Amino acid sequence: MIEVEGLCKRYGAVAAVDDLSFTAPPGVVTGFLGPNGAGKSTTMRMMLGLAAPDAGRALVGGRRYRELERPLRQVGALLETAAPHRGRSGDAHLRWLARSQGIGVRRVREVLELVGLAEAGRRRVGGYSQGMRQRLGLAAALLGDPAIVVLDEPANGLDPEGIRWLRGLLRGLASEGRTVLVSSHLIGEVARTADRLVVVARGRLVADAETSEFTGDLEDEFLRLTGGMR
Ligand SMILES: Nc1ncnc2c1ncn2[C@@H]1O[C@H](COP(=O)(O)OP(=O)(O)OP(=O)(O)O)[C@@H](O)[C@H]1O
Repeated sequence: MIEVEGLCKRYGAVAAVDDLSFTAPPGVVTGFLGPNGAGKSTTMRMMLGLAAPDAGRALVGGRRYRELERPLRQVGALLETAAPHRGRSGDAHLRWLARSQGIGVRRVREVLELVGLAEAGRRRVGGYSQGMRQRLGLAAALLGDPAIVVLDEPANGLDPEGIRWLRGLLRGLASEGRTVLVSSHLIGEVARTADRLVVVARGRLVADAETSEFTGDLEDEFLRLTGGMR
């Protein structure tokens, strides 16, 4: 479970996140939607202890991220900024991460296979395509077999086959009872995967509902909610 309560974050004159509250329950995929600059990444960074809220709190599994012991075992995250060393192989990168969190090296093989990098894992990350780097980021997120998964724009860089694969992966994670929160600025894509949609615009919550409650043209609805259509 992820609980966001009255979360606020300002950068100078910009209210990046403005009194935001929502929950992401276990066992379902929650889509976190909003146009560019709506505050999705900032919210996720606060969930992961990478930015300090000005007010409010974000709890992962009932606690603040910074209070978690061996956090990779409880919360797996994919952020846009996380970039592994280009000279390392994917396998070496994951082994280094696993060691830092007391995770057995056998799990590295498992996650590389899970994301379709069993062969490519031995190659240097510098030679990876954008989609392969995204898959490696997903492998890192899943390394600790976490109950909570926070993914910022995971479909970025994936081709249509990769996007279909990602959909299955996310659904599988949710069906295992995990909490899955996935951000996107593309409602059409995320609505195909997510059971619930949390929509933000200018840092504020504008919708929080089951995906099935969004009727009609999803794109029109998204633009209406986020102020993109006048
Ligand atoms: N470190 C920072 N310093 C200054 N302003 C920031 C910083 N991080 C975010 N912002 C601003 O806060 C607002 C929200 O940004 P954020 O990256 O959270 O949005 P987003 O919904 O993730 O957008 P995108 O889909 O483009 O990634 C934007 O106006 C952004 O410019």
